[in-house]
Amino acid sequence: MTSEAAFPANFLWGAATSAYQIEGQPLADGAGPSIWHRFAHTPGRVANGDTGDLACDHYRRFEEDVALMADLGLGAYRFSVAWGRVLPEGRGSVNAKGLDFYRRLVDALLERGIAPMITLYHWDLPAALHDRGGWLNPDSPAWFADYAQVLFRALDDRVPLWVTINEPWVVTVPGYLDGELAPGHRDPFEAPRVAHHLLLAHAEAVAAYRSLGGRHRIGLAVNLEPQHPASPTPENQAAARRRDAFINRWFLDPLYLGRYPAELATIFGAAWPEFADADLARIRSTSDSVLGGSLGTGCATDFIGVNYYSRGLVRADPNTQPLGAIRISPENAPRTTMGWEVYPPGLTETLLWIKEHYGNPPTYITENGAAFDDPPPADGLVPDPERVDYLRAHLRAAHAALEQGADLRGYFVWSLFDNFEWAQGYSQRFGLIRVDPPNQARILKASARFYQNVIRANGV
Ligand SMILES: OC[C@@H]1[C@@H](O)[C@H](O)[C@@H](O)c2nc(CNc3ccccc3)cn21
Repeated sequence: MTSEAAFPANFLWGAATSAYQIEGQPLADGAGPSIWHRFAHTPGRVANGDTGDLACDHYRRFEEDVALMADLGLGAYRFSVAWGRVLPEGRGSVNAKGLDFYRRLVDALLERGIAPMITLYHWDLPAALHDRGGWLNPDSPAWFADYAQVLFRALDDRVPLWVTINEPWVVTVPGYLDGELAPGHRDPFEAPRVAHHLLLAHAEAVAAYRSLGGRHRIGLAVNLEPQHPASPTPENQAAARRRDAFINRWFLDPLYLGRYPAELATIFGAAWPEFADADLARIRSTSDSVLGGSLGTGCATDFIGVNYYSRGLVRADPNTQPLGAIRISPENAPRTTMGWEVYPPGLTETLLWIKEHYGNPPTYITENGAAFDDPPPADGLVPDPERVDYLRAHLRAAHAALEQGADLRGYFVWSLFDNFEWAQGYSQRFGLIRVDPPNQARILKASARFYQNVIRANGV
């Protein structure tokens, strides 16, 4: 099959998930509860009272699921480790059974020729650490680095790609500012400090990886969305710039430029603390060599993981604090069931923005996908034409960035399975493969077959 957009020969094709969203049995074999176990079991926090107690039952079914990944022809699989399975108290003694699950999962992937990409933290902080202040505690970077070292020592001989933290912005803003996600705090004085500790945690984990002689690649996954003024008024343009600093630059500027965006001090006002220069230097060191030296030296962050779903269309709104900006939904634009506009050009724009602003670091699209109201299966396959169209358009957008020089190394669909969509529970379906928790059947969607063909053709 000739493809309109042919990708580089060694381009990595994957799919992504996370532990709490698919594994189920969060307390099995000595695992300690996470803040998401607590949050989901708190009445009113998750739609329909859904929890991750069963999810996709992947903790039990992982061998069957790896076989499905191999059928699709995945070159890589991105998943996260539940910190509390490995360290039930978040620190201290290792739970051998918990670590062994991930060792068996990695070995099953390698046996099928699928490269593991492990995310060390995808939002499920051990509750025991939250009880010690969690990401607000200045010791949290050290807790995270100690946990990371347990995984590096156990698995780095077999894991070529590591992501330290998934979306520190989402950990910070829905977690500590607007309270939508665990731990559900709403405090502008907490959020900047949490963000800072997450960046330090990333830096300490990268430094630990280097000091252990880590032989592979380690990066950070960030959610990015271009911010466009709803109309070209000065107020809307200023509001888009504020939202761009708040969402897109909050974490990447410190990592690659060694400073926070100046807008954040204005946005947070008195709630924005003075951060030590030594901290910013430590954080930046995790990216120095990408800009200047050879990859993998010093504490360098080797790659950026981009989680792209949509853009933000922004209007100034003094009633929406602290930003004074509100994201609006464009009239008549195609949208997913999450309410997010389908906007493929934003992916090209995002990848070229990274190239231009941060020195064209190696980049993986670590998440891209869409939720739609999929119809029921017909003849053993779920027809999901909207998702096929979404993926095709975004793959072409990614290819356009490649053609303009972006150092894009791979693409991971979010998600392999319909799964637990955080505060929206199981009401949102992102999967290439349909899963209904009550019966746990895995039913391929047309988008799975589409993606299988993309992988075979190495193009779209
Ligand atoms: O919502 C879909 C996925 C989610 O299931 C993943 O666990 C997470 O990594 C993820 N991040 C985004 C993008 N950003 C976002 C913004 C605000 C709240 C939640 C996610 C989407 N998704």
